Amino acid sequence: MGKFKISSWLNRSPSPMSDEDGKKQNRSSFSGLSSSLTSKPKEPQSNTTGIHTPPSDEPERQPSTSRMIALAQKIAKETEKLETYMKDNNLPMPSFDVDAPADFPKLPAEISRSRQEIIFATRELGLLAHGPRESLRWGVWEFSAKLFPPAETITLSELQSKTSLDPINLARILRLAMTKGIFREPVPGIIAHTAASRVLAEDSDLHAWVAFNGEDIFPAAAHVLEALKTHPEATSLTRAGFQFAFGTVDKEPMFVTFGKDPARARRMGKAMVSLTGGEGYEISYLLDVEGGGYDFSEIDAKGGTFVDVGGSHGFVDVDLAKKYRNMKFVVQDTAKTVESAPKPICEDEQVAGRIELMPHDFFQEQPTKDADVYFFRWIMHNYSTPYAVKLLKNLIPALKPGARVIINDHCLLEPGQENPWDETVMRRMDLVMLALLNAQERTEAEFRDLFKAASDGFVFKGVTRPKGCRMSIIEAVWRPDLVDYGASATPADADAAAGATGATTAADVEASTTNALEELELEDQEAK
Ligand SMILES: C[S@@+](CC[C@H](N)C(=O)[O-])C[C@H]1O[C@@H](n2cnc3c(N)ncnc32)[C@H](O)[C@@H]1O
Repeated sequence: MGKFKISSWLNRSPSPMSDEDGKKQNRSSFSGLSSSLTSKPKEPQSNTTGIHTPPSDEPERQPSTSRMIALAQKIAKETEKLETYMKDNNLPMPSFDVDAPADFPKLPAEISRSRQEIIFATRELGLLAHGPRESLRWGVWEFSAKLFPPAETITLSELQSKTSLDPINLARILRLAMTKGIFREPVPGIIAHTAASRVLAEDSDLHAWVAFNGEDIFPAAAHVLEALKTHPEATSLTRAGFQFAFGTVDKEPMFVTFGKDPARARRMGKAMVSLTGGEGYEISYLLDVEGGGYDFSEIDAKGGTFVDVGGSHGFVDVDLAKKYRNMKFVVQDTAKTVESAPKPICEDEQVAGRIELMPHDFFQEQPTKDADVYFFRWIMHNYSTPYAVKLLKNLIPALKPGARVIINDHCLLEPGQENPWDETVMRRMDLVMLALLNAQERTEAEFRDLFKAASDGFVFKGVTRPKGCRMSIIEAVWRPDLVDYGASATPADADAAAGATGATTAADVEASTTNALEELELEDQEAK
């Protein structure tokens, strides 16, 4: 097939429509979006590099507040027109109900135009309301945002010379991105940054998040169905979509694959920084007692010990130690992670002096005995139930009565109970965990079951969530003295009795997950 010249393509008129109404409708429908996401064509000033500086008299952008209000008003006005027409003509209203019509009926041109305006104005308002970083984080696309400076423009052909893509395919990708407000084309063939593409160029952690999604998560997600069809139980770390995508089924978990490829591991690390640094995930939520954070003052008063299991470089502990001046902290992570932690961990000696970094594999028995708190942040959601139960069981030999186990993770509400954006983010994360690790986000009942499966000695205290935070605080207390085994002589007997009533028990979990536990043993051997 012969290639057509990009210039001819650029100069093509928009999609042809035969009747006059159609033409009007087409132009009018796109007007809202184009006026904000692109600016009026202006001749750029070129320099010898082919990179163009936008003309100084580029039209002033409207401040986003007035644009947002204008869009909201347009949405209200056009929605009213559409609804009035539907009501007057006794047509069914659009809804999410299962029996709602799948398509709109044929509408007169004017009403059809209103519908298009609603669609595009809503999309644009959504992009503005999310802001560039959030839109990008969750609407990931692969771009070449770093290839030219934010204040400048570049010709499509110059941009092409900086990538391995041919001009046609580069233009195709860019123009799709432009529909999401990423890059714009002020004059045909000249590409300029938008707020979103600038953030991509300037925020290397966000860039890593986008690349991690494009190159690791998307291939894994594309193989989830294959993984689920082959292994419906979806508990094994070596049988997730990730392994089917990268040819490592029954060979190694994702973290082992990444361990062999430092650049890929670094990229994931940066992606996690971007994700967990985002709005709704700040550590300040945990610290802000008035706002629903956790109050450690009782433990602080007695100089108690806080163990951060899988605590990375201990940044949570540094923040806690700054607030609570008597508590001691033990940060446990893999030997490699512990070695790479900043030294000193904090400039404030009073803080640094109370934080110990300790290499520890959390699939082994907990070595720090009699601590007051064992804390798991962003850990449990990385594991399917058999693994998560094992993590809790590994604590038991170290626990003193009254010891608190605190999990800091998403906690899923019933469908529709969350605000729609947070629900989307959490449920996406749930499926990302499935694709990469056969892991999951959990509901309160599922957290309760985890503790119950680990031991009846855990008394589940419940779930709290700081206002505005996406992460919840899930707590249980170790009270083996309160366990009532009834007529049964031992916890195992009690488990058996509970099984007879249909309750989930540790024995049930273990029996149904032999493969996952065998895998754990395999990893133990590999670690040794
Ligand atoms: C998602 S990160 C969470 C880090 C930290 N808790 C936070 O809140 O950001 C998971 C952490 O678990 C650590 N990890 C993974 N496998 C581990 C193991 N077997 N034993 C101890 N730590 C492990 C990783 O090195 C990483 O620091």
